[in-house]
Amino acid sequence: MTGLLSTIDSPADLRRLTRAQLPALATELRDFLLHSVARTGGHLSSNLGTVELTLALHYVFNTPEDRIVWDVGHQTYPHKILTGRRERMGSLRQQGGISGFPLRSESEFDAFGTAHSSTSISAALGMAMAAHQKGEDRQAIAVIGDGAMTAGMAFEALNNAGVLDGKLLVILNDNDMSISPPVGALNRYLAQLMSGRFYSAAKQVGKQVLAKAPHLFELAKRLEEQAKGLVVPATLFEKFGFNYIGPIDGHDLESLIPTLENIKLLEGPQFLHVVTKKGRGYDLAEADPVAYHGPGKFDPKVGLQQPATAPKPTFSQVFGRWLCDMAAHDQRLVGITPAMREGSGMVEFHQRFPDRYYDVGIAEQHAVTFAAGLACEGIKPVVAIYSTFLQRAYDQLVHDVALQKLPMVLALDRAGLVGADGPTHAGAYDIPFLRCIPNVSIACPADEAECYRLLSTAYAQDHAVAVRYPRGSGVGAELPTGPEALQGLPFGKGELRRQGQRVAILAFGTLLQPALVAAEALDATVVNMRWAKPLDLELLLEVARSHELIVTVEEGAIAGGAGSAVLEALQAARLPLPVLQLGLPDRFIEHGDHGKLLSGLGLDAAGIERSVQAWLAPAAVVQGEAS
Ligand SMILES: Cc1ncc(C[n+]2csc(CCOP(=O)(O)OP(=O)(O)O)c2C)c(N)n1
Ligand SMILES: CC(=O)[C@@H](O)[C@H](O)COP(=O)(O)O
Ligand SMILES: [Mg+2]
Repeated sequence: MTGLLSTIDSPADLRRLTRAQLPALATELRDFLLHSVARTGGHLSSNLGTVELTLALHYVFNTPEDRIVWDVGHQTYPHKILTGRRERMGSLRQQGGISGFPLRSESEFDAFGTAHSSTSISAALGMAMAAHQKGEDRQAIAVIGDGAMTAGMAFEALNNAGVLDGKLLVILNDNDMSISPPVGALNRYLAQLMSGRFYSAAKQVGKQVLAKAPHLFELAKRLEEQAKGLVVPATLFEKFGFNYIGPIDGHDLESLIPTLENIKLLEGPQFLHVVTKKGRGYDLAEADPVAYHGPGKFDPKVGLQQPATAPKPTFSQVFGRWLCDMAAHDQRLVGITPAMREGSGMVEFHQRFPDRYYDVGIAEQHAVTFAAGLACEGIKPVVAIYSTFLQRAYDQLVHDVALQKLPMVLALDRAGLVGADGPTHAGAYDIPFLRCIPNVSIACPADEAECYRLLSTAYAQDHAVAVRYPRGSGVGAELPTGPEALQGLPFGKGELRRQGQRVAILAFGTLLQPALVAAEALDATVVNMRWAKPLDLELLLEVARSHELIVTVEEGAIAGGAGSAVLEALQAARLPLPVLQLGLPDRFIEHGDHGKLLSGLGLDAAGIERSVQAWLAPAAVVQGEAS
C-alpha cells in the first residue's frame, strides 16, 4: 500500500500532516474503507459518513488522552484504521479478528465499549467528571447519531450534563437517517434546525468568523463569543444548558477543524451539530443507505446483487409473514418496532398496514410500556424486538406488563449467538431473565413452521408471551397455509421426537436439529420442548422416570436457562436424576461465524454427542482424562 494513509499508524502521525494534506487523506481513507468492508462485510454507510469527522477529531484533539466515545460504535472503522488497526481490517468481525465495535481491550483509543445505542453522552460525561475529580485537563467527546439521539438515555445524560461543569463535547452526527428513515418529533426538530435558512446562515457565519481569526489561543475569549455567534437562538440543546454550535458541514474539513479548535478553548458543556450524508462518497450507498447499512461481502464496482436462487426465508421474514397474516385476520393487531423495521422483517407490514405500524425510535423501554398502554385498551400489540435490546426494557416488562398481566407478543429476534456482531448483540440471556417473571411465558420454536404457529399461540394468550428465534434461517420448514394456518400449537406442550434408551435429550429451540443427529449415534430419546416456560411437566416427568440421564440443549446462557428450569422441576418432583446442561457458558462469546462458534462450544451434533459420551464414560476414565 502506498500513499498518505500508509504512513498513518497512529493519530500522532496524522497530527504531523499539514491541513492541506488532509483532503487527500480523506479520499484515500474512504477508498480503503469501501474496499475493505466490501471484502469482509460490515457496517458501511455510517462509516462512509464519518471519514472527515474522524480525521478532524484525531487531528484536533490529543487522543487517546482526550477521550472519544462513539455512540453505537458502528461508525468507528475510520477511527480503527487511523488508530493502528488498518492492517487488521481484513479480519473485521471474524473470529480472532478485530471487533466491529469499539472495544477497550482492543485499543487504548477505544475509550468506551459501545454497540447498544445512546450510551455515549452518559459515558463521556462520566469521563469528564472523573477528569474534574482528579484535577486532569482532558476533553471528553461523545459522538452520537440522530437516530441514537432519540433514546431516553441520551436525554437523561443531557439533562445531567447541562448542570455539570465537565469538559464535555457532544457531537450530534446528523445524517437524517437511523437504520431506516428516522422518525419522531426530534427528527422534525432537527430538520427545522437544518432548514435552508439556519444551515446556510450558520455556515456562512462560521466561515467568516474562522477565516478572520488571527491566532486561536490569543483570541480565546473573542472566539468564545464568536463561536456562540454560530448559535441558532434558543435551541433545545441550549435549554439543556449546552452551548450549541452549528449546524456545520461534517464533510468539510475547513469547517470542522477550525470549529473543533475553537471549541477546545471554550468552557462548559458544548454541543456541536454536524451534518453528514450516510454512505457519503459511494453513489450506491448514498442512494440506498438502508441496504448498505450492514451489507455482506460485495463487489464495489457492481454493488449488492440479488442471489441467483432465492434463499430460505429467515426467521425474521417468517415473523413478518405471520404478522401480515394475523393483521389481515384481526383488526386489533398493531406492530411495534424500536427502530428495527428491516432487521425485524416488518417492511411489508409497514407498507400494508401503515396505520397499525409504530416505529417508536431507538426506545425499547418506551416500546414495551407503549404496548402495555395499548393492551390496557384492548388493542393487541406485537412488539418485535431483538433479544439483546429487550435487556433495555426489563423493568418495563416486570412493572408495566407482567405485574398487570397485560397480554402482548414479544417477537424476540436474534435469540442465541448472532455471529459477526458478537457479544454485544448476542441474545444469550432472555430465557434466564424472562423465566423468573410471573405472567410471562417463553416459546422456543425449533423451526420456521413452529415459529409461525407458536406466534399464533402467543397471540391467543391473556398474558405476555415471548417467542424467541435466532438470526438467519433454519431448516427451511414449510410454513402453514390455508384456512387453518393461523391455528396455534398447544400452549405449554412439547413433543416426543425420538424414542431411545437411557439418555433423554430435551431440546429448546433450533438446536433440536443437532440434538436429533446426535441422538442417532447415542440411541437417545429426543424431546422438542417448545416452551421454556411453562415447561411441559407431564412430558418431562414421564421422560425422567424412564431414563438415566437428562440432557438439556439450548442456545442461551446455561446459568438460569431452560436446563435450570428442568432441574428445578425435577427437584420439585423429587426425581433425583442427573441433568447435563448444554448451552452458552458463563463468559461472553466473541464475534465470528455462527456455525463455527456453536461447534467450538460443543453445540453442534458432534459436540452434543461428545458431551453425552463423556458424561456416560466410567468415572475412572473421566478422571484419567482430566488429570
Ligand atoms: C439499544 C439499541 N437499539 C437498537 C440498535 C440497533 N441500531 C444500530 S444502529 C441504529 C441506527 C442508529 O442511527 P444513528 O445513530 O443516526 O447512526 P447512523 O447509522 O445514522 O450513523 C440502530 C437502530 C442498537 N444498536 N442499540
Ligand atoms: C449496529 C447495530 O446494532 C445494527 O446495525 C446491528 O448490527 C444489526 O444487526 P442485524 O444485522 O442482525 O440486523
Ligand atoms: Mg443517523
